[in-house]
Amino acid sequence: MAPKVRLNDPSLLVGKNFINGEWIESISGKRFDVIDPATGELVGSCPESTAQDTEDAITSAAAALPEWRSRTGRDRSRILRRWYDLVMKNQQDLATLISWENGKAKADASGEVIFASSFLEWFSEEAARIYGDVIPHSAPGFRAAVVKEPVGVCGLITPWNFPAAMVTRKLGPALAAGCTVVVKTAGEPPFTANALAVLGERSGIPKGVINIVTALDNTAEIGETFCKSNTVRKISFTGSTRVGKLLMQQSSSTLKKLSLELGGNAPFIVFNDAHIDLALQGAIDIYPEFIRRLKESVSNFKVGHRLDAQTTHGPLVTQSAAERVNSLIQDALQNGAKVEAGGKRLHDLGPNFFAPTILTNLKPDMRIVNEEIFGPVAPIFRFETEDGVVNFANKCEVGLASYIYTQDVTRAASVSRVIRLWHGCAKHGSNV
Ligand SMILES: NC(=O)c1ccc[n+]([C@@H]2O[C@H](COP(=O)([O-])OP(=O)(O)OC[C@H]3O[C@@H](n4cnc5c(N)ncnc54)[C@H](O)[C@@H]3O)[C@@H](O)[C@H]2O)c1
Repeated sequence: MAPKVRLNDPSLLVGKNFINGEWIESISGKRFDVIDPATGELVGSCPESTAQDTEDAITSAAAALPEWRSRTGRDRSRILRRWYDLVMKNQQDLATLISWENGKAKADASGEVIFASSFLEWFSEEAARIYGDVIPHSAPGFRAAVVKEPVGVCGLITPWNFPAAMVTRKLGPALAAGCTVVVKTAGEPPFTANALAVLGERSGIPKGVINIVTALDNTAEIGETFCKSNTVRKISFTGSTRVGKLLMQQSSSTLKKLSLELGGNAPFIVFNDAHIDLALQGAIDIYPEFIRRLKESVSNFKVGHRLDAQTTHGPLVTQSAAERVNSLIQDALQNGAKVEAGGKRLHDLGPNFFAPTILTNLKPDMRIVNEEIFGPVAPIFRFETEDGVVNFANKCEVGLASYIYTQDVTRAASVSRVIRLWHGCAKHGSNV
C-alpha cells in the first residue's frame, strides 16, 4: 500500500474484498494497482476478483437475506441513519479517498460525500414508511392485503465518476427495502466503496448484507456471473450504454429485474428569453453574448491537482478517456468546427488532464454530436425555432438528460414534454 494517502482514521483504507463480513483476498490471489489519475502515483491495490469470488459473495448475500428482510422497517431505518451520521462524521477522510483515487478537487470531493450521505438519510426515512395496504376485493365480503416484499439479492455495478454517491444511491434503497447486495465497484476507484462498507458495518449492518468484489480486468466475468445467477434477482447498473445492453442480453435466461442508468449527452437549450442577466432582457439574438459570457466563466476554471486549493476541475480518470475526448474534438475540427476555448490536453499537468472546451460551427452529423463525450466539452449550436431545436435534440441518440432555459413557463412545460430521452435516466431540468 502506498503510504501517501493519509487518513485521520487509517482503518478506512481497505484493499480487499468484503464477503460475509470478512475482508479477504480474491481466490485468484491476484491484485490490481489503483493509480491516482492526476499524478500517476500508486494509491494502493485491490483484489482482481473472479467468478468464484462473485459466487461466494452472492451466497453470502443470500444467507443474510432471511434475517435482514424480516427486520422491521423501523430497525433498518435506525441503522441507515447511524450510517448517514458516520459518513458525515468521516466526510474529510472520504473526500481524501475520492480525490486520491478519482482525481476530483478536494472541494468537489467533499461535496460528493454530502451528496452520497443524502441517499442514506433519505432512505433511512423511507425505510420507516414501507407500508402495505388493504384494498377492496371483487369478491363480496373480502378484502385484499398488499404486502411489500424485498426483491431479494441485488447485484450493484457502479461507475468511476462518483465513487461514493453512485454506491450509496444504490445501497440506500436496496437496504431500506430489506434486500441484500453484492457491489462491483468501478475498478479505477474501489477504495471509497470499501470505506463506506467499513462505516456501514460500524452502524450495525449485519454481516453478509453488503458484500463487495473489486476488479479491473475481470469485470465481464463478474457481470456475467450476476446475470446468470438465479439467486441474484435484480441488477442495478450505472455506466455505459454498451455494457448496459450486454447485461440485458445476458440476463434474458434468468429474467431479472434490471435498472440501467446509462451514458449520453444532454441537450441544453437556451431560448432567447432566458434570463442571462437583467441587462440582456429583451435581446433578440443572445447567441454571441452567450458565447462571450460562457468563455468568461470557463476562463475562471482552474484545472489542476486536488491538493491545490484553487483547483476547480481535476483530470479525467484515465489516459484513454483523455485520448477519446481529444479524438472527438480533432474529428470536429477537421470538419470545420471552431475552438472558442480550450480544445486540447494539458500535458504540463499530466496525461489525463483536458482543458475545459467550447466548440462552435458544428454540424449535426459530427461524431462529437452523436457519441457520448463524457469530458469537459460544450458544443454550442444556434437555433431559430422551437420545432427546429426540438427536432435537433431528438435526433441525438445518446440523449441522457436535457436542460431548458427560458422565462416562459408554458414553453418550458411544452418543450420538456416533447424532448425524448433515449435511454438511461429520464431527467429534465428547466430553468424558468
Ligand atoms: N446516467 C447517469 O446518471 C450516469 C451517471 C454516471 C455515469 N454514467 C455513465 O457511465 C459511463 C462512465 O462510466 P464507466 O466508464 O465506468 O462505464 P462502464 O460501462 O465501462 O463501467 C461501469 C461499470 O461497469 C463495469 N463493467 C464494465 N464492463 C462490464 C461487463 N461486461 N459486465 C459487468 N460490468 C462491467 C465497470 O467495471 C464499472 O464498474 C458513461 O457512459 C457515463 O455516461 C451515467
